[in-house]
Parts: sequence; C-alpha cells; structure tokens
Amino acid sequence: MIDRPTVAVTLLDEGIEPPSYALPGDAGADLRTTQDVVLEPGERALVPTGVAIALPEGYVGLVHPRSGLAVRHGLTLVNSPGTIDAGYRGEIKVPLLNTDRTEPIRLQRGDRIAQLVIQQVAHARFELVQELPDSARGAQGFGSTGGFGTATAADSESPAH
Ligand SMILES: O=c1ccn([C@H]2C[C@H](O)[C@@H](COP(=O)(O)OP(=O)(O)OP(=O)(O)O)O2)c(=O)[nH]1
Ligand SMILES: [Mg+2]
Repeated sequence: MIDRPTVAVTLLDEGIEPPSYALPGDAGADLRTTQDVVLEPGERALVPTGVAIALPEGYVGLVHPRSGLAVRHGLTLVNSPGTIDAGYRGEIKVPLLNTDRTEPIRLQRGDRIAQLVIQQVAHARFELVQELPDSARGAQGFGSTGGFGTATAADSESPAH
C-alpha cells in the first residue's frame, strides 16, 4: 500500500469544498475560488481559496495551473508553481494571471482554479566549500546543448522528424 500523508484542512469559508482529487490517480487536488472574479486581458489578481492546511514536516504543497483553463482561456499563475510551506497555516491564495490578449476571464465562486500537488521535499544543509566536484556539464548552461533551429545530424535521422 502506498503511503498517503494526512493533511489537516480547515475551511475558512464553509460554502467551499475542501481540496479534492477529480479522479483516482490524479496528482493535483483542485482548489476553488471563494469569489467571483473577472480578469481583464493581462490582469492579475490574488484569489482566495477558503482553505488552510497543515502539511506534515518534510512535505511541500505546489500550486500548479490547470491545463484546461490555461489552454482554453490563457489562465495561469504568476508564480507557477506556488510554494506552500509545511509551516504555513494561512489561507492558500492563488495569484492568477490572464495571459489572453483580448478576452477577459470570468470565474465564479466555487470554480476550480488551480491544483495542489503535494510532494516530499528535502531540507538541505548548505555547506560552504572552496571547490565544487567536477561534472560532465560543468558551468555550461542556458542553451549550451542546443535550442530551436540547432538540430544535429542525429536529430534529423530520427523517425520523429
Ligand atoms: O501561490 C502561493 C504561494 C505562497 N502562498 C503562501 C504559502 C507560503 O508558505 C507562503 C510564502 O510563500 P513564498 O515563500 O513563496 O513567498 P515569499 O515571498 O518568499 O514570502 P515569505 O517571505 O513569507 O516566505 O505564502 C500561497 O498561499 N500561495
Ligand atoms: Mg518564502
């Protein structure tokens, strides 16, 4: 049996459903808005969910956008993914952003606006050293392995092309 951590939830708004998985096996539990919200093109708003939680130590809650709202309406989160610390007891709020250039997004109280993914997380010890160990990547980054329009001969031979 896979271990399922228990997360204590309080509802700050009794008319709102607690976070819930839409289907068995879903990674994200949907969060709802407690307010009617209209986001004009390019507008952002910090939207309350009516939910506060206590995550067990060693866990983090990551607030992700819902892909359907993103693809259909351009709705995303300014800080995606938002981080819910295990010690946070306040209301989870979601900084929504309408990325559409022309259409407003109208949300109604109770709409599922984002999803909460709960993961185990390491709490590191940061140890100062004089030199870091070698690695294949070294200090190369920011597109060092190629990007758009830089397909290699090996890429063009692959059946996907
Ligand atoms: O989308 C989000 C992101 C964060 N939070 C809450 C929970 C989190 O534990 C707290 C702090 O978030 P974060 O560490 O990302 O923000 P910060 O700007 O670093 O604030 P702080 O100085 O309080 O850590 O705010 C939310 O409700 N929604
Ligand atoms: Mg912080």
